[in-house]
Amino acid sequence: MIEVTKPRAIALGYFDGVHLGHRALMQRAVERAKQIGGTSAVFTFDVHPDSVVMGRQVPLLTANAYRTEEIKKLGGVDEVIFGHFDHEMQHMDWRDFIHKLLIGRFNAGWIISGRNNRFGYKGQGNAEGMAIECEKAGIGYDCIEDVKIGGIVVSSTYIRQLISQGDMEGAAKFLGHPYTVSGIVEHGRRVGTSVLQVPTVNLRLPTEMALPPYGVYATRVLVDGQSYIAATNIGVKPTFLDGGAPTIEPHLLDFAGDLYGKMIHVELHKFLRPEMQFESVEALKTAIEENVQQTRDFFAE
Ligand SMILES: Cc1cc2nc3c(=O)[nH]c(=O)nc-3n(C[C@H](O)[C@H](O)[C@H](O)COP(=O)(O)O)c2cc1C
Ligand SMILES: Nc1ncnc2c1ncn2[C@@H]1O[C@H](COP(=O)(O)OP(=O)(O)OP(=O)(O)O)[C@@H](O)[C@H]1O
Repeated sequence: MIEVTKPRAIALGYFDGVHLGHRALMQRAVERAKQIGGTSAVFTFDVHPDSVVMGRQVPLLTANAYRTEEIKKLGGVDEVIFGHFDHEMQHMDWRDFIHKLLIGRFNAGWIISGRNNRFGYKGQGNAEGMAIECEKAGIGYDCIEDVKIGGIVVSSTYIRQLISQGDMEGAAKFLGHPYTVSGIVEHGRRVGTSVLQVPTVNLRLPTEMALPPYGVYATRVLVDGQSYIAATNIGVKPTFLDGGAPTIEPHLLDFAGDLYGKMIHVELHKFLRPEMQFESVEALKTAIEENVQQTRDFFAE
């Protein structure tokens, strides 16, 4: 239970993917919360500001349904606050954002943001302005310097690019964890079990998420506190179907049983090959057997 009277140490940003830069901010928020005898929080928005401001959908690294859970789990903060990003929020003066919203409404006792963070109408608020206003209000402020890997600044935008190229190892390096797609297992058409004799669990890809290239991946599936390696196809199964929504279909290597209706998390570790339209079911089966071996080899290393 969080006491509302306590001051909050609040980290600012969208936190999509919860990458290593985000974690540096949240770690500081946790430290500052202890120091001020308060609680740690992230202030984010319910929709990505770019999707409202620029009118284009941003493919997300964290599905909406799991944002709170992911941010809390990876960042260790007590609370995730979702501001509603609407016309009013978009037009809020940056000083009002600090004084009225963060301090007035959410009792900020310390604010933490990155060097490149912009906020308020037309992104007119920045780290320098934040430092001045926090000092005036008598609260603390930390500007976190850019976290970089190999000279490249860690950012959600850069990680989205890596994922769109199928570079799952690169994405994991910048995220600090494997790119993961989660969902509830649905029924497939049962071709996997009957014709192919390769049982798979079917997940629909959340439409808001960043889509890696259609193809086969070496993956790890987490379910009911257990972890299984799996060869996973992402795509539209062109050998069997014409079009349709893409699915993600893990074939768990050392598991027999029914996962229908369960929540599973699929960690995408390595792109193995593009999805293809095979001449025959036999040819597809041979390719899958090779992918199974590649998956075993990958995780044995
Ligand atoms: C490791 C793996 C690789 C696959 N590769 C392909 C592929 O390249 N092309 C394709 O059409 N389907 C591919 N599939 C998907 C199968 O076609 C799919 O599992 C089958 O159609 C069963 O669908 P169902 O679960 O809806 O019954 C692959 C499946 C697995 C597990
Ligand atoms: N590499 C980083 N090092 C330190 N702080 C960062 C880093 N990346 C982002 N931040 C900060 O973390 C907070 C969350 O930022 P946000 O989620 O908007 O990040 P982003 O990854 O830079 O996103 P985008 O790529 O869409 O700009 C912001 O205050 C931002 O300045």
